[in-house]
Amino acid sequence: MTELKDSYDIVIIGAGVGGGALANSLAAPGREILMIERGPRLPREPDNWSVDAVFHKRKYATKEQWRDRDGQLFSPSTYYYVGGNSKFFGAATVRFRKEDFEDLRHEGGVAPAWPVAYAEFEPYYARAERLMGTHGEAGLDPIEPPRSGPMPYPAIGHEPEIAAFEKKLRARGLHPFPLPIAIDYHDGGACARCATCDGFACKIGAKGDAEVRLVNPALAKGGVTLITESFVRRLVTDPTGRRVVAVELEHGGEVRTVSARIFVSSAGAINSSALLLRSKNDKHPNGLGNNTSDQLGRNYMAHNNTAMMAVSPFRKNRVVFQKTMAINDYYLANAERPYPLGNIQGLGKLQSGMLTANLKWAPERLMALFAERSVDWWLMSEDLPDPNNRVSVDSDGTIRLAYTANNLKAHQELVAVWTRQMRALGYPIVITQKMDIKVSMHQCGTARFGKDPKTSVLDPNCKVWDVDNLYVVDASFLPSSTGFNPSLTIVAQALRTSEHILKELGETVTAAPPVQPERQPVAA
Ligand SMILES: Cc1cc2nc3c(=O)[nH]c(=O)nc-3n(C[C@H](O)[C@H](O)[C@H](O)COP(=O)(O)OP(=O)(O)OC[C@H]3O[C@@H](n4cnc5c(N)ncnc54)[C@H](O)[C@@H]3O)c2cc1C
Repeated sequence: MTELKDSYDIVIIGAGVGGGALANSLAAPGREILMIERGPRLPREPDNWSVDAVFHKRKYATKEQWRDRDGQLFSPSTYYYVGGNSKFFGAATVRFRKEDFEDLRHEGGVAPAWPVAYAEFEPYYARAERLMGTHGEAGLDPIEPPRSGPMPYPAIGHEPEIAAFEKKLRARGLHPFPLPIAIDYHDGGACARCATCDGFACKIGAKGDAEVRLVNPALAKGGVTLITESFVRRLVTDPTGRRVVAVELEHGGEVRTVSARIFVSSAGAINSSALLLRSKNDKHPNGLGNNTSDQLGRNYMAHNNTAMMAVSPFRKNRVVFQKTMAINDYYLANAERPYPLGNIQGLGKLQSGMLTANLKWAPERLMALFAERSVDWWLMSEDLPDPNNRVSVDSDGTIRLAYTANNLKAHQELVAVWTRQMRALGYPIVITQKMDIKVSMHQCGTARFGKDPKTSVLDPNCKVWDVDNLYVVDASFLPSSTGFNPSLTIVAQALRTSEHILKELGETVTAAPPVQPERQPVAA
């Protein structure tokens, strides 16, 4: 750790989507920003695209175990690398809908209004889409919110099977639209449009993950130092408890402290809570920033998610890249349904062995036959904030995740409605798998932002109410999970926060020139 200085302007903990976007926005020669990432760079290697390595051997997921509410240990599907969970994400980069920012009544309760309206978020969404390299087509989803401009890149297009499907769905009165997606697939782009995108890491660097689109360009702009394989175990405050003065980090068996003017936790919604809880002291006996609200670690959400395989025994599905379509016809209440059900989107094409990695009862050969003949979907419904769904840290340092799913009736209806649609379209065999606590991919809500310090951990700029120089910019800030993939919104909020941080530092907001991600050679 010889390259590490004792003091920086800003310390960012975690090089995922939130931390990467913040670093990218703040990076400029002359600034002194330190990013601390517990994981290494993910190697580009053949196993990146191996079903066996990724799904059966779980080669890349953390080996760490967490406890559930009852104290049972489980292995979470979470990833500690430069780029964080986005190294394995499906690259759907979707704006939340206008209604998501307002009180939204669900069957199971109300998803609370955000402290910021969609209109204030819009310019940051536009920047976030450009940063991530989103491809899509505006104007086709009836509930799409207003936009200041088109998508940065045109939609990547459906393969013939999905195009035919789209027509049939339209004939049934539905409004499918191209799923906004951040892959480098356009003239001159590096993407090979392969079957190993959603759930896999990209071996050729053509997916818009946080390492490729945010962290590497931030390093190229200047002013940012990244240290990897360095675990931040604690934040240390001054005697008043109002300011963080240092982070304590472990690297290669050594413990170091680093000071800064501003500290940002972007360790992910579960690990940021764990970090702040571990940082308790006599001024913050229940965890850093948890005095006024007692909401730190609470309101954990992760969506009600179901993977669906709709099989036609008589028709092979030759699609390679299937994550191109989404349907929002069930997203809001309407004349037929008094409450929202959720979003439906194409899933990366299921391959032989992917489902059997989790469905141990399923015969491998039969599932392989099904996978050749299936159209696959991801069905996502909102879960609601509940203070009893919470992250805590046990006395032995293990993370405990107490989570009981809610708003399930709406999700079950979404699954039932889509099953009926599939059968009507000639797919009589429908296999579904509801995701459980291990699948924390859409984790959020554990340090929600809000206008009232009594009910929120963060103010509307994502600064911790109880601490003057501490921010949280990962998915923790979400006061509701909505029914959409969170990454684009995390990026947008980090961009908002970066402006506030610059003002705090007494600097004016100057947009540094964008740096394009470097082209990656195709690996062996
Ligand atoms: C298989 C899969 C598919 C997905 N598909 C999509 C999709 O299509 N669209 C979408 O929007 N979202 C998707 N997601 C979710 C998306 O990846 C996450 O919402 C997003 O990456 C979260 O970003 P984050 O910055 O909040 O946290 P993270 O990505 O978790 O980043 C946190 C970083 O902090 C590091 N860290 C943690 N603790 C410490 C510590 N104590 N010290 C130092 N470093 C630390 C971690 O290693 C990590 O790099 C998917 C996720 C998965 C796993």
